[in-house]
Amino acid sequence: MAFTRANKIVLHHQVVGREGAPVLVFANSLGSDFRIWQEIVPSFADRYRIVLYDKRGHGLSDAPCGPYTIDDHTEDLLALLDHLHVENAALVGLSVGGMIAQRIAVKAPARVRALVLCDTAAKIGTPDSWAERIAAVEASGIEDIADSVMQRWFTPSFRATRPAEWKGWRNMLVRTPVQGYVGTCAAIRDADLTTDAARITVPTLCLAGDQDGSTPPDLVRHTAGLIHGARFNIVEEAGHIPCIEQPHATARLIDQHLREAGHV
Ligand SMILES: O=C(O)CCC(=O)CC(=O)O
Repeated sequence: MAFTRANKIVLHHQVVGREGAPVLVFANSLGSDFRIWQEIVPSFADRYRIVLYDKRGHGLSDAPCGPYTIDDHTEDLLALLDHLHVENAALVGLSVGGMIAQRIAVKAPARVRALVLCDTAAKIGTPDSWAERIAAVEASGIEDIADSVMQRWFTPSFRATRPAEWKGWRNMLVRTPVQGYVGTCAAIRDADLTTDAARITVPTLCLAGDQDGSTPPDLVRHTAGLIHGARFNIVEEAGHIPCIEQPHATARLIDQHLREAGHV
């Protein structure tokens, strides 16, 4: 793992896999850090150079004062890729990570070879729902909303059969810096990528957990419909974070898409 100053903040990141190979970048969701990808990274490490990073306000990256914008997050990732001398990559983004990926595909199309948009959309939530969440977290911390978030993140079966993991991922959520969490809520609140989505030209796969309570399958399917030629797939028995709950099925879909996109 490494720390780099990029776009005026310190970003925590890790580069693994095969030197000189095509690059695969993973961008995480609200309230999570790059550990969510650990189960699927081995499926790609022999054929790709893999970049994992904690977006601003999350994990071990800096959490500057908010509110943030999707463009702050976008500039962070582009600056990190510059630092790592990555000219172009396939971007795999979960939820707000998928919003960052959509925006980069439009702002810097030469940097993007393919997209995998996991449990995300061109627009997530409403200004009112984000205002309510920001107010609750500012007043009482993430602990106060954690159980309802976890219900959206994971299926009841995951909680029942893997209770220690469920608790561990809950720990990750509640340990997210409040400033980073609400800063990123504001970024999602203010982002409407509907116009951007229609301008995406790279091969795109949208996927959704069948029981995603944050960005339900119909919302993700709608976003796929905005993107020229995008494919849509469901991951069975998964909530909002299929890379944790169903890593093999998720990796298989990503792998198939990257092969079809010629990013191998
Ligand atoms: O996960 C994200 O990046 C945003 C979507 C969301 O609201 C997740 C949650 O339900 O907390």
